Amino acid sequence: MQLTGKIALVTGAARGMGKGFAEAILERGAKVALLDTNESIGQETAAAFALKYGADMCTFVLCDVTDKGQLEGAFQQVVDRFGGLDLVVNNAGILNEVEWEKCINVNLVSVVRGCHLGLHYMGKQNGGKGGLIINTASVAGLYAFPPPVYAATKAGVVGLTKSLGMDYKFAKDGVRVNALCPSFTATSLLEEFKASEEDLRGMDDMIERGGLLQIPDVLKGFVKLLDDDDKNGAVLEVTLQGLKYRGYESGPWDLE
Ligand SMILES: NC(=O)C1=CN([C@@H]2O[C@H](COP(=O)(O)OP(=O)(O)OC[C@H]3O[C@@H](n4cnc5c(N)ncnc54)[C@H](O)[C@@H]3O)[C@@H](O)[C@H]2O)C=CC1
Ligand SMILES: CCCCCC(=O)/C=C/C=C\C=C\C=C\[C@@H](O)[C@@H](O)CCCC(=O)O
Repeated sequence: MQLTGKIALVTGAARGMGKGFAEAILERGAKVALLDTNESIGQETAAAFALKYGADMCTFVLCDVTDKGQLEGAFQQVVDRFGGLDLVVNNAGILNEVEWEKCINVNLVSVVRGCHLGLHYMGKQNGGKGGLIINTASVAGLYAFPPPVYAATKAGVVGLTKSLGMDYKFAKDGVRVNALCPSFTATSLLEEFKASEEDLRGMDDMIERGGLLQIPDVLKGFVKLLDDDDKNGAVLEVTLQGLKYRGYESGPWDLE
């Protein structure tokens, strides 16, 4: 996607991957709204971006993505302020197997809503110009991963993305929908998750074998999804072995 002059919205953008995604978008000349529940860090991040890229290029919107009204209001606020919407990054996520319903609400329910809102504002059938939605899933949605509810939410995001990315839907709405599936990445998520001791040991073993990504590694995958204009319903894995689009497995129901 040619981002110069475009308008983007990133959830969970105060820190971590979302902050990196927002900066990658700013570097390409688009305006970005940072949505996050963490007001202090979010305002700090937005101020730093405004200093670097221009005060009119970035804004922070306090938003708990699990609150339907707040998320709808945030999208409307961004469209009112910047005059449109071209790119939505549904990135906010937590790993919390204790408050597992909250994990489902943040990681899956809010991503469904974020996709619906993106389609509402960008969809050609609604008078929009078309656009791009990138959902942050995880390799936890593709392979066996110890925390079960977190894994289920990420598998849900992968399924949601593949469905919304079907050709006949793009023909109607002109919005491409793709998923980014990073492996373990050194962010605050690793420090703040709540999982059982046995799941923690399982993850430790996996990190020992599979290694730990740094945010710049994940940004390579994000930028690839920004640049690959022919991809829709695509799932891009990011591991220390590099970037890999998941195979397009076909079934008896697929067109030749
Ligand atoms: N760190 C890792 O190993 C991996 C993370 N992911 C996914 O990447 C995404 C970003 O996570 P990280 O950058 O690692 O974590 P992070 O904890 O550094 O960033 C997550 C951001 O989301 C925000 N957030 C959390 N709940 C929210 C809510 N209800 N409303 C609005 N904002 C909320 C947090 O305040 C934070 O700024 C998540 O979806 C996560 O599941 C995927 C694969 C690996
Ligand atoms: C193969 C599936 C990978 C999926 C990764 C993902 O989506 C989220 C992972 C979130 C948390 C992982 C926590 C792991 C914790 C412990 O292994 C801890 O020792 C990690 C220490 C990290 C560091 O040294 O900074």
